[in-house]
Amino acid sequence: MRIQCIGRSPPHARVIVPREAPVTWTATYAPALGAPVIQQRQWPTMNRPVQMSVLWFRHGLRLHDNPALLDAISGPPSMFFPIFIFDGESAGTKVIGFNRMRFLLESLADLDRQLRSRGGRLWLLRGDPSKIFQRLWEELALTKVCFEQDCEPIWNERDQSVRATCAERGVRCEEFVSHTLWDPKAVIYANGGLPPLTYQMFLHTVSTLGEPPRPVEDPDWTGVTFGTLPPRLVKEFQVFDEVPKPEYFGLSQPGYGLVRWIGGETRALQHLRERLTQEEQAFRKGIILPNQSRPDLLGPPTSQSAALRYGCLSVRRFYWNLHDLFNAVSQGDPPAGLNISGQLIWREYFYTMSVYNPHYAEMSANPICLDVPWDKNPTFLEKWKKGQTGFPFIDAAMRQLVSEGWIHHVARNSVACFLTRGDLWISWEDGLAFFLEHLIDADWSVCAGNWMWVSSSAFEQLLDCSKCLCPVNYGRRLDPWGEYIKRYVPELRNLPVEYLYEPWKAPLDVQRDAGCIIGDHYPERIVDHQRASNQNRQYMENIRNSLLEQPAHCCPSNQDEVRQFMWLPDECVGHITAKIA
Ligand SMILES: Cc1cc2nc3c(=O)[nH]c(=O)nc-3n(C[C@H](O)[C@H](O)[C@H](O)COP(=O)(O)OP(=O)(O)OC[C@H]3O[C@@H](n4cnc5c(N)ncnc54)[C@H](O)[C@@H]3O)c2cc1C
Repeated sequence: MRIQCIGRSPPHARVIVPREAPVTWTATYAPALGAPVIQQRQWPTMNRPVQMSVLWFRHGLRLHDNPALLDAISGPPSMFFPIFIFDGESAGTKVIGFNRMRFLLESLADLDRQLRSRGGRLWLLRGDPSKIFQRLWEELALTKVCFEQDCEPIWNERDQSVRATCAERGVRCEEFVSHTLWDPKAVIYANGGLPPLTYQMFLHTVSTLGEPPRPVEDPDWTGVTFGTLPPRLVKEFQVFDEVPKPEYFGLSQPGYGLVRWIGGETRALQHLRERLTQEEQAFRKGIILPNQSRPDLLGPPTSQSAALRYGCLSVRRFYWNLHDLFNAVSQGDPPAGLNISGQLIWREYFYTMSVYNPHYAEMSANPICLDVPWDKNPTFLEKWKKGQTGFPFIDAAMRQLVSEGWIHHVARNSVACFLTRGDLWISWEDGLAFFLEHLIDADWSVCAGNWMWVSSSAFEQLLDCSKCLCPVNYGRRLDPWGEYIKRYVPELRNLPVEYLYEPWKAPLDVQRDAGCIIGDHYPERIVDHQRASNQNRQYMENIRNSLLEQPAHCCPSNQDEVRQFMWLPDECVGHITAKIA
């Protein structure tokens, strides 16, 4: 039984089901006709236009907790096209290094595998999304485009253009909030139209909104018919038969690359199960946020940040699994509060702050960032990027970042402080640009927000602490035996541990015995930390004094938060006070 197709040109290309149509059909594409043909499909209701729906994946690369997917396959019988478009910017591909591209492509491959096991595939196209949707409408009488909200302002232009294209052609565009726990726009609204500038302010605002929604159910694939793209479109836009490799996009593996992070929903859900086991053990001992309270720099990769960044894991699944687990362990006394998933809330906070601020990742034009007169020092910046500062802990972290695409939060804090207010007095915008290229979890708002918070909070005197944020002491607290340094700065591996963090102090015969002459095999330190940090503290004080009052800007809420976020020792407050006095 063939479906009547009225005309070729789009306004008439509605596919009409004849009254006498059989109840069981399947959709296939008939190239000769240039229009879809429906056969063998369960379709009890007659006289309805066939729905051609697209799920446009950008982030949200998963099948679980995916309201856009549920909508795309719901409603009247439809032909369903899951697609991802390489448009040179979606999913953060404008600035992207090898490791993140690999993670993204692995995630797409995982999605493709899962869809193929259900009789479909993920269509990977290259081109401009608006043009692609226009052509899908012309060729297939597209009726509906569903996608997950990309809340950051950098996606506005792309999404507005697609919405306009769809609106002109009567194609429904459906957007769903599922990349964040709450709709960031609703949070701003609840905060009187203003971004909550501190984390505490954010907590207060979301408490007025109530708990975030629970994840939606898994998709029911019964009766879902996957569509096939017409050959004309396949010729017109580049359509990939299989998921390409990063090399295809001109990216090459950094020399000493170690692959520790694998993209995709399947792996993310497996990691989640492992993570929940760890969390349960911690809850039973009365500990929360075990990942942050006991940083493990060398342990197996358990971070979910890249999976969350690409939406391979639903943040709502993670949040509710944690909360339900805590309530089960504590038997509701005390009930789970936002503190047990505090890190996820930080993610929300940074997304929300950026939602109406296109200048969020800049300094001067950004209304919520203090304008700090940083230096330009290309030589120091280059040494920082290459892990050649002469401070082994900083260098280990920067080398791990470039080779693996991930470093622990405490290491991020350390290298961010070192680049900015701690030692080099170089703008956080330079650090951000490098992180955005190399981190597998690099996220425009989360990354910019963290950099801004760490480096530009001039009024936070705890962040002036030259002792606690010292690249030597900080590393030593985290990794007393220097195992981390030995892994990523192998030229220092034979140096006795007492010199590992300050190799410039090692006597020459010790250096010779270790086979590492400082200044020859490993660089001299580029600054004297004590001198540099004293000077920078003075700069910060000058900025504070020059401002008559504290302008509203993104900053820490209080000292406890700084101590927790930066993993500073409890005694830190005392010694700051002593120093100031
Ligand atoms: C300078 C700097 C830049 C950063 N850039 C990014 C970035 O681009 N993308 C990113 O996801 N994280 C970023 N972070 C935050 C944090 O370091 C990582 O999210 C964290 O290391 C991930 O490890 P985890 O998954 O083990 O975290 P967990 O402790 O297990 O936390 C769970 C999740 O919460 C989120 N999260 C944790 N800490 C933060 C935080 N401070 N801010 C926002 N979200 C957080 C992440 O999605 C993380 O996976 C940055 C931190 C700093 C200091």
